[in-house]
Amino acid sequence: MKITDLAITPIAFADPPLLNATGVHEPLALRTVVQLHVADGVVGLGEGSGELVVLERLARVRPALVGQSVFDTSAIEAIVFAELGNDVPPIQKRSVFSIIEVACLDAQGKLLGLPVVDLLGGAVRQTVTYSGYLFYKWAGHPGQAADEWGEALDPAGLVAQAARMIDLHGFGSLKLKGGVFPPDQEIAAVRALAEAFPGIPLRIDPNGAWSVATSQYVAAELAGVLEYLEDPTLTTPAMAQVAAAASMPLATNMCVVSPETVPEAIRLGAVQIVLSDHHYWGGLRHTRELGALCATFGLGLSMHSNSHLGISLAAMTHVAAATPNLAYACDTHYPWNSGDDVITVPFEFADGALRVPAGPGLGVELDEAKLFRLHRQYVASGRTTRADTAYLRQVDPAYDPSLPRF
Ligand SMILES: O=C([O-])C(=O)C[C@H](O)[C@@H](O)C(=O)[O-]
Ligand SMILES: [Mg+2]
Repeated sequence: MKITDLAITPIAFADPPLLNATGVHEPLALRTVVQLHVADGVVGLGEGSGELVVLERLARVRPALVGQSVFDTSAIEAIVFAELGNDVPPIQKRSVFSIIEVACLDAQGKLLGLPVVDLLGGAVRQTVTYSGYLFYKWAGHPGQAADEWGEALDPAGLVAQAARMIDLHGFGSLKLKGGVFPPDQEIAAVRALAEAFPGIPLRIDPNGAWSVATSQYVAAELAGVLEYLEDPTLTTPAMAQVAAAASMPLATNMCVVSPETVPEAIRLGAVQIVLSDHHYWGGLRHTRELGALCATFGLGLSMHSNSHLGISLAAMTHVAAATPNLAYACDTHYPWNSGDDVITVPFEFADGALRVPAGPGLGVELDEAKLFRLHRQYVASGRTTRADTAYLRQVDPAYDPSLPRF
């Protein structure tokens, strides 16, 4: 079953003004959708970063994919690595390969009449649990009316946002994107969430915005309140210093990001939970291997997300269903998309979870009209990269995103 072509389509979809440690989300989030054509009219779908550099790299490997067997993902991985050459770091090669690997697995499943989860070893669970991802946010983008979520710049605003998330999607755990306001304000917000939603596991992730001393202070203040503390500070040695004093587990999607970064983290005892992400770890099979690695070393496993649409969510759900030790509710930005998607039937969470799509393949169908509309939106935007800092500086020219901020 030979690959005959790879169509690469950049898209842009509406995104609310979500604040983080480096700025604020722009009105449009960028993604790339690929359609991997194989013989007999079968098309595999993949989704990943919409950064221009990723589009260019996909285009660079495209000619070498033609003629390869869609079942030979090991050869395809080697081709991607060879075509991108030594000037592209392995982690960036993996993010290109991940988009293609998911498309290969989707096509394989369609050819075999099997869901992707079966190609990953089979489902160890039929539903995958997600957490409600809370953000500090402005009421609306500058110059625009308030969106349906409204403003969340203090504990009361976040509690209202969490209530809406839970009401709409039934989430049973919550993560707050921190690193935005001085730590005492964020501690107060977590405490307010704990009080408003007793028993619901809580996480906070300031994306390395805190110094070691600040991280240790927050860890002490939130002892007994957090399920885990995610990336309080940058670098593995600094995380190890925090971990040594913290009562709760430390989680990361910033210091353990590739096989190369695992040994130091284990040697130093820097993290207790790794947030997998197939977009960075080189696809679904390598993500499952990461699960095995974590099990070997007694590390917990959770899942990271960035702004994404339904093809990615389907892939995340298949791999999560096939990974035995993925014991934590996974992150997802999907509820922030206001229904924008490229698949015919957008996902709906029930009790904060998704059933594993029945397949074949990923079990989602591309809506060509929606893809075209979001591609037109991408072209019209003139955007080619994510620029949270520059966008915030349009409102606050003095904004300094240097980390640690606090
Ligand atoms: O867990 C994380 O680090 C993220 O979700 C990274 C994202 O880029 C998040 O900070 C965002 O969407 O602003
Ligand atoms: Mg994180």
